[in-house]
Amino acid sequence: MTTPVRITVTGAAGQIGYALLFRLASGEVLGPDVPVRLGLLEIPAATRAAEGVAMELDDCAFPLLDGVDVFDDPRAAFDGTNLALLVGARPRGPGMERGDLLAANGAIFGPQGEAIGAGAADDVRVLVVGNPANTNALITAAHAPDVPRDRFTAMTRLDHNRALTQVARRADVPVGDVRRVTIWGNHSATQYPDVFHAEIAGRPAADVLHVPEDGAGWLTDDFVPTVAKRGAAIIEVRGGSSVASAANAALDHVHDWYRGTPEGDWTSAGVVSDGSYGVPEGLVSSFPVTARDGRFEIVQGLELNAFSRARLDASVAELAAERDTAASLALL
Ligand SMILES: NC(=O)C1=CN([C@@H]2O[C@H](COP(=O)(O)OP(=O)(O)OC[C@H]3O[C@@H](n4cnc5c(N)ncnc54)[C@H](O)[C@@H]3O)[C@@H](O)[C@H]2O)C=CC1
Ligand SMILES: O=C([O-])CC(=O)C(=O)O
Repeated sequence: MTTPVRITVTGAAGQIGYALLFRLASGEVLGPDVPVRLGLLEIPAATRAAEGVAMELDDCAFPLLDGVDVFDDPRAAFDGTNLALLVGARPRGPGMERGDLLAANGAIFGPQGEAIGAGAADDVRVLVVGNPANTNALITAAHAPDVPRDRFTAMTRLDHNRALTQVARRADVPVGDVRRVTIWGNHSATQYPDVFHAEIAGRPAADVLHVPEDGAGWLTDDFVPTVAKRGAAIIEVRGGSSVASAANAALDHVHDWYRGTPEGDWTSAGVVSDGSYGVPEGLVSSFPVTARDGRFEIVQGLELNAFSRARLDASVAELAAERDTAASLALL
């Protein structure tokens, strides 16, 4: 058997953890010939529940599952890890914005970043799911200065998938006909889901959907708020924050990171900005990205009209404010 990929999942006894671990072990994400070893990191009060999850993983007899280890210590959990899925954090409740979680959750990510920097494998890749995901990823990266910046990502794939479905519904086409939508900025209510470069069955989405350059009508009144506030809508209707769709998006993100985005298409991910599209270097912002050979690259050269520019700038201003709040809380 080839050497297993070591995957550490934090918050492994939580809801999203439960929805993603079994699929990671099944082979559907990294591939049918890639063995995995799972590390489940939890707070001490939840390690017993994590042991229960480990027992259930055993009971699936997944041929690709090399083993499961439960940890309550980040140093031990991230030792030698190739892939770190940082899910463990409090979800928001009704009436909260994700940024309100910074004070409660931010302190989780510094020690985890340090542990990743201290002991993870040289090829470690990190996906932060716990909210506020972009700024938590910034905190994690800041505590692991020797790990290359392109290994730290935040999840905006759920927003991306939501946008695909909204466009497909509007155009009355199968979701597979929609390509090249983009989520820009923060995983928050200020995010900007962009259809100006999207295609529907090969045609410009803005033409098919009759979207004017100034975004008036459906784009401004319906599409952008529906996608940007979908998390809050799920909390209201389901009575709890997204779980299965969030786990699915995390697995889509990991799948594409390791195995590549389809030719001619791109996805969205929060990555450490290199200054592209005027987003200040170092902020973790969502961009259109392709993945090749295990690396995300920001899609370059897209024209942003005045409407898109203003929306992106507003979301980036929020990211800068979250970074400043994190600094004032001594999280950076
Ligand atoms: N980026 C995105 O698109 C999305 C992000 N989320 C976020 O994901 C996070 C997790 O959500 P759920 O699984 O529903 O929450 P949950 O409350 O069911 O599970 C969270 C788990 O994290 C554990 N945990 C807390 N502190 C920890 C630490 N320091 N180390 C390891 N584990 C720790 C808890 O014990 C708990 O088991 C939330 O912050 C939520 O807002 C949720 C949906 C989408
Ligand atoms: O909205 C929330 O708090 C959970 C989340 O991030 C999402 O569903 O996008």
